[in-house]
Amino acid sequence: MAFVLGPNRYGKAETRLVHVTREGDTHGLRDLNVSVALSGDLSATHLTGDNSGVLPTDTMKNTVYAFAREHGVGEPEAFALRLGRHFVSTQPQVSSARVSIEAYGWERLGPHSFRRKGDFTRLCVVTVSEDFTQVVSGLKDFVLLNSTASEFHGFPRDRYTTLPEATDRILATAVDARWRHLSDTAAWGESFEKAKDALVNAFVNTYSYSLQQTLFSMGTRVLDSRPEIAEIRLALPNKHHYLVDLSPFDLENPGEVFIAGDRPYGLIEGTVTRDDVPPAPTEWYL
Ligand SMILES: O=c1[nH]c(=O)c2[nH]c(=O)[nH]c2[nH]1
Repeated sequence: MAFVLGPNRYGKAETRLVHVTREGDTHGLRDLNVSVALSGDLSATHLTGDNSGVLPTDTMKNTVYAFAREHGVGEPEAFALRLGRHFVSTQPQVSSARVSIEAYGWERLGPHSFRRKGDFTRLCVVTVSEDFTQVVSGLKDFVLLNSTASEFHGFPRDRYTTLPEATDRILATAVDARWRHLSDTAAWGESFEKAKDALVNAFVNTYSYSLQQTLFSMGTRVLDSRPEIAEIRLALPNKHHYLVDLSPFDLENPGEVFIAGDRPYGLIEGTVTRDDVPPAPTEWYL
C-alpha cells in the first residue's frame, strides 16, 4: 500500500486591505478582505520539503498591497482578476489561482467621512422599581471612519514605545453608546435618531488629536442637543489602520494603502455628564 498526495492548494487568507483614494479633499474608500489560494505542481514541498516552487504566502499578501498602490483597486472582480492572472503568469509551477474577495460597503457622510453599511443595533435597558424608573437607550456596532483629520502625537515615550507620531491617520471606531434619560417620558424614536445624528455630527466634524478627544466631543454634542438626556457613556474601539510599508517594492505610500487591523485594538471609554442633574438612581453599565 502507498499513500498519495491528493488535491491541495495554499495561499494567504484574509488580507485586510483598506485603500484610500484622494482627490483633493474628497476621498474614496475601498475595504476588502482578500484571500488567495494557488494550486499546481506543488508535490515537491509536500513530499520532500523542497520549496523551490513555493511562492511564500507572505509574498501574496505583499502583492495585494503593492497592486493596490500600483494599479488601484476598482471593482473587486477586476482586482481579483489582476491578482489571479499575475500569479498564474509569473509562477510556472502554478496552474490555477483562486482569489476570493469580500468587499465591505461604506456610505459617505462627508468628503472624508464614512459609515460602514449594515445595521447597527439599537438598545434600551429600563429599570422599574417602587421608587424610581430609569431608562437607558443606546446603540452598538455603529462603525464610523474618517480617512483624515486625525492626528496622534505628543504622547510619552518609554523604552517600550515604538508607535510613530501621526499627523495624518485614519480614525475608525465601532460606536457603543448608552445614554440615561432624565425622565420616563420622551418621544423615544425621535430622541434616539437625534442622539445618533449628534454622535455622527461630532465624529465627522471634530478634527481629532485623540480618540479620547473625539469621545468627549461626541458625548457633549449629544447632551447639548438633547435636553432629555442626563448622561452618556461611550466605549470606542480604536480600529487601527496601519500604513503599509511599500518601500521594499520601490513604492511610496502617501496615505493610500492600509492594513485594517483586527486585534488588539485600543479601547477608549468615558462618560459625559451634566453637572446639574441628580445622580443615576441605580448603577448602569455599558
Ligand atoms: O487616539 C488614540 N488614543 C490613544 O490613547 C492611543 N494609543 C495609541 O497607541 N494610539 C492611540 N490613539
